[in-house]
Amino acid sequence: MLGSPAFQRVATRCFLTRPIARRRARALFDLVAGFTYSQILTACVRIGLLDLLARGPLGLATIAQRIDLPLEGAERLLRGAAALGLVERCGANWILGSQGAALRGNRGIAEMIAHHHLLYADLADPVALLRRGGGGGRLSGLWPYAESAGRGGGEAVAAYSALMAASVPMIADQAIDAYPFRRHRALLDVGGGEGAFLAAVGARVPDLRLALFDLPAVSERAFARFEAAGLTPRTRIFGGDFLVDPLPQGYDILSLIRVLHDHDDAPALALLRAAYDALPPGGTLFIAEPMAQTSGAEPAGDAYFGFYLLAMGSGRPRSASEIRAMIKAAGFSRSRVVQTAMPLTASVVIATR
Ligand SMILES: CC(C)=CCC/C(C)=C/CC/C(C)=C/C=C/C(C)=C/C=C/C=C(C)/C=C/C=C(C)/C=C/C=C(C)/C=C/CC(C)(C)O
Ligand SMILES: C[S@@+](CC[C@H](N)C(=O)[O-])C[C@H]1O[C@@H](n2cnc3c(N)ncnc32)[C@H](O)[C@@H]1O
Repeated sequence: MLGSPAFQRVATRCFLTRPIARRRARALFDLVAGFTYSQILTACVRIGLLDLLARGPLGLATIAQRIDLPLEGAERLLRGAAALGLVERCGANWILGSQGAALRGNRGIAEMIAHHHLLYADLADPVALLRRGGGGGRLSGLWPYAESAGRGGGEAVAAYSALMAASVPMIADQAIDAYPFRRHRALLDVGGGEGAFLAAVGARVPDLRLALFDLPAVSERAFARFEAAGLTPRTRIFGGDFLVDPLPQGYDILSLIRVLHDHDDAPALALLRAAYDALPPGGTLFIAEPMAQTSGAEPAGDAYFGFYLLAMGSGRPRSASEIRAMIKAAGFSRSRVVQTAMPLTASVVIATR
């Protein structure tokens, strides 16, 4: 019925159903045209338009000169960006729009946008990507651990580690608000990257001992961060491969922040078993990542992360209940979901050994 042109005609004409028909048409149009919106956003970030307008209102000619575009190109971009709420016209000038201001409030979003050209290239032929089972493209080159057995040395991990460190504040604050880490003595962050999450926890929970486990080339990058944050005396850094090496013991809480969804089911389950083995009885496993089927954030899970991880070459977004079932299979006695303030970026599941 919804697809019938006759029904659509009637629904569009009748004053009672017209608002619904318009809303539905707009939502469908956004689905059809979303990639052009994303590319306008990419242009704004790459060219520095939002940073420029954050400093104050400017006229078209000045903007065009500062972002090095011809007058017509600058106007086309400004008008497109205004239609998306990124900028706004204010008399004869242009200012930051509400979405542009929200975006600038969070450096991680701009960093994500800046690396999306890799995903965009891989998604140019989504059917081919699905047929070959994912990976093998530009994005998988950024994440050497997803497809390559060697997992990459210093240079290979630098780009993704910096990207993760820039975007982890979006998740860290919510994770720390959602759970009283002060209850614990010692936290081991598994797949902890350059230590940005631990540094954030360390700043909020003064007496907690902190430890990081990641691939050797990644974990080395954490020394400088801990030193700069004055955290060296209460931190330890372990280099290793969590799919091969046992995890260090002596920690009453282990965290997996944006780690589980990177891995296919068999290695993900092996990782949960390794966490179980490393924890003492009564110990806690803390999992934070964007999850599938999260109410109000459905497209972020199975659409965005579903296809992101497909292009990356391993893993899949899982729902909280799928994660809880895996946790149970790994031996944990109980688990629960904890609400976060922004489930779009991360949900939390906590398990007890
Ligand atoms: C003043 C009056 C009258 C009213 C105020 C109205 C009001 C309440 C306005 C709200 C203003 C406000 C607080 C806005 C806040 C906006 C926020 C917080 C927006 C946040 C957006 C977050 C986004 C878009 C996050 C995007 C994240 C992405 C794309 C993350 C990608 C992550 C990747 C690719 C991770 C990869 C890791 C891997 C490989 C999968 O493991
Ligand atoms: C998506 S990043 C998340 C980093 C950090 N937890 C965060 O949220 O910013 C996944 C992390 O897992 C690490 N990792 C992947 N495979 C690994 C393995 N087999 N052994 C140890 N660490 C691994 C990566 O090096 C990377 O730092």
